[in-house]
Formats: sequence, structure tokens, C-alpha cells
Amino acid sequence: MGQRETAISPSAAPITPETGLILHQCLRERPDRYALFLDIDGTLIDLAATPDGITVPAGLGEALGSVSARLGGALALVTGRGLAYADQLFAPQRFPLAGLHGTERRDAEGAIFRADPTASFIKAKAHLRQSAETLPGILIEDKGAAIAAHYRQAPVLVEKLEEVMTETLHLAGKGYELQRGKMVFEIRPDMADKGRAVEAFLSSPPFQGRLPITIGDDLTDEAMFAVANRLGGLSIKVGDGGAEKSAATHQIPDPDAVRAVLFALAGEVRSATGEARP
Ligand SMILES: O=P(O)(O)OC[C@H]1O[C@H](O[C@H]2O[C@H](CO)[C@@H](O)[C@H](O)[C@H]2O)[C@H](O)[C@@H](O)[C@@H]1O
Repeated sequence: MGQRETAISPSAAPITPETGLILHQCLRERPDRYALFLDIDGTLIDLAATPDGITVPAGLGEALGSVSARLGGALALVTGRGLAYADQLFAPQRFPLAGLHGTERRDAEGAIFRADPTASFIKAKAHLRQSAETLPGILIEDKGAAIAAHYRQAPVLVEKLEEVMTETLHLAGKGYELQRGKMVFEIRPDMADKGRAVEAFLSSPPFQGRLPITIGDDLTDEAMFAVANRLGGLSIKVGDGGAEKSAATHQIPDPDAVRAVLFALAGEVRSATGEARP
């Protein structure tokens, strides 16, 4: 599981010009108008060599809690991680959350929506695990209703792994699709995506009636960018995405720049309410 920093050292980075300032201004000036949807890996938390190698910066969970309070609770995490994994990263804080790229979702009332893996998907996962034994460096992350195969430790195997994932998808049968991401292939149910998760959140309080601000760094985040664009919100891509095209209308350099805005807002909320820094 991801490491958490223990020292209290919220980022002292200045807010990055342009997008950082726009984001800060929207959330500070119109907290009743916007809802915030945040991806986790590569957006809130720096990427690491392995899925469990991530470090949650000190004070980040508390900062998210303060920003959420400022937005009347209209802050949700929308991630490829499972619900339980994402929750423990920010505990004791707990937020509305969409996991496995929207396959599972916990709304603001705590109601959970999820899909069970089919029997053919369970067999397909066993096939993938067995095939990966012959692919040194390929790391399998079984997330229950979805499964990821990471090639960050063995980039030369990308083509071979893609073949294995295509076979695995075939075995999984109807209702599943291949999701590409940063040095990873995933197989997940095709009935959900991050865009549909954002729409589902927006259909009930405290998100309802607000404009979505969606922030993410990867291909899976494109679905939520499209929703934000269609509804007149703000879509923000973290990093330049290399050769990948993005529908996002705004760009911010890196997770540090995202966190700078969140820590600044959280500090303002605490000053306004007279709360001590955690
Ligand atoms: O939607 P996200 O919150 O961005 O989650 C996407 C995937 O993130 C994780 O994989 C990525 O981050 C790892 C840790 O930094 C990195 O080693 C890997 O190469 C990245 O692809 C996670 O392991 C996946 O389950 C998520 O779907």
C-alpha cells in the first residue's frame, strides 16, 4: 500500500501561473458554483515505479478535506484505483469516490454502486496471471472487477504484453474492454467510464447544479474532460501528455502545481474558520 509522509510539510510551491490561478480563483470566489473531480495517480500524487511505491504528501488528505468543506462537499475522487485502496491513501478523510475508472462508485450519502466480476473474467484473470509468469518485470495488479498489467519495469515487453492482454480480453468475453494508461494495460467492465461517473455524481446533491472542474493526467481522464467541456465547466490536463492529444481546455504542469492550489485554498479556509493547521 502507498506510503504516507509523516512530517507536516504542505507544499510551499507557488501557484503556477494561468491555469493554477484560474483554478484557485474559481474555487475561492465561487465555491457554490463549482464541483471538483480529481484523479489520483499523476494528478494528486506523483507517479512512482510501482503501484504501491507512491507517497502521499503530508497534509494532502487534510487539505482535500478543507477544500471539500469549502465546496459544500462537492469534491470527488475519480480514479483507476479500487475504492478501498483510494480510501486508505487519505484516511481518516473520506470523499465521494469513483474507483476502477468508474466501475464502482460511492456517492456523497455513502451509497455504493459496483459490478461483480463475471465467471469468464475470473478465468481470464487466471490466464493473465499465468502468462505474466513468463514475462519478467510485468507486474499484475488484480483489483477485483478490473485487472492491470504494468510494464514500467519492462518497457521492452510492451508489444508482447499487448498480445497477452488482447487474448485475456477475448477470454473475458462480452462486457469488458481494454484501457490503456501510463505504462499499463487494464481490462475493466465497458459499461462505465470516468465521464459517466462524473455525470452520476452531478445528478445528486451536493454536486447537482454545479459546473464540473475535472483534473487528470491520463487517457482514462479524457471521458471526464469531455463531460466538463460539454457542460461548460473546466477541464485540466496535468502535464503535456507527450504525443497524446487531449480534449482538456487547460493544462497544468504537474501534481505539485495541482497541490499548490489545494494547499493554498486549504490554508485560506483554515484562516477564515480560525482552524489550526493540522
Ligand atoms: O486514475 P488514476 O488515479 O490516475 O489511476 C490510474 C492507475 O494508477 C496506477 O498506475 C499508475 O501509477 C503507478 C504509481 O505511480 C505507476 O507505477 C503506473 O505506471 C501508472 O500506470 C494504478 O496502479 C492503476 O491501478 C490505476 O488504474
